[in-house]
Amino acid sequence: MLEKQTMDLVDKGLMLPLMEEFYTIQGEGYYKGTAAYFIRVGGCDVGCHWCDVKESWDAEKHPPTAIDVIVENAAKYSDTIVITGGEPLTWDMGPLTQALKAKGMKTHIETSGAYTVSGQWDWFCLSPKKNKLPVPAAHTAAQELKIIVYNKHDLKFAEEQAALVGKDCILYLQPEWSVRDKVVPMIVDYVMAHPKWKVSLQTHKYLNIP
Ligand SMILES: C[S@@+](CC[C@H](N)C(=O)[O-])C[C@H]1O[C@@H](n2cnc3c(N)ncnc32)[C@H](O)[C@@H]1O
Ligand SMILES: Nc1nc2[nH]cc(C(=O)O)c2c(=O)[nH]1
Ligand code: SF4
Ligand SMILES: [Mg+2]
Repeated sequence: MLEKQTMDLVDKGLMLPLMEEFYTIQGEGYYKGTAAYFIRVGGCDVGCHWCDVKESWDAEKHPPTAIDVIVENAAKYSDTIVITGGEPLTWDMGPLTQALKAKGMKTHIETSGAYTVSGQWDWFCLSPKKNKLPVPAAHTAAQELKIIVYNKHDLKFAEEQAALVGKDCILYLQPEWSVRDKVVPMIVDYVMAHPKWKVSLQTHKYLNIP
């Protein structure tokens, strides 16, 4: 159990359970290929069976960390900061994003959109999940929609989600990593038949970088 004072600071978004931070290349989606500093916040209740960071789920396993410390560190590495998790919108992202932007950094989020949208974002990547659908504000905020394709039904889900985002939102289909050999041909055929979609690959996994 955390102390009450720490819990209050986490509630206010002034401390966050920090799983890891790393400077790497954004592997996925619109900013693929761009150097960025990643902040991975612990805690997620969405429960995707194929999630590639299940160690992030239990917030209590990750130390509550003052956002000032996180921001000071991030500023040393990059002016493009990707906040991911876990599910970052589990927490109030207002104070962290405000502090990053005050230092001139660009804030990007990777989110399922399942919880209240908080924070100020320069780039909002929405990756909806069937078991906990995005809130309407997440569809409105999405600049990039990234659907993970595990089976054929995910293409139907992709179209349902695409109908809910703005007209300028960029649409991606990304293979679920463990079944990539099976689903890549399906995605390729689908994108050629429905060219409003683009392919997104987890290129960092091919490059063997974090
Ligand atoms: C680990 S999640 C963390 C952020 C947030 N919880 C979310 O799901 O968007 C980061 C990104 O990785 C994607 N992802 C997670 N596991 C994956 C897998 N096995 N194959 C492909 N993409 C995956 C998610 O859909 C999301 O776009
Ligand atoms: N290089 C790299 N790019 C990524 N894009 C989204 C990621 C994530 O886990 O949110 C991720 C990640 O874990 N590593
Ligand atoms: S929402 Fe994101 S972090 Fe949570 S289980 Fe799904 S992929 Fe993993
Ligand atoms: Mg990842």
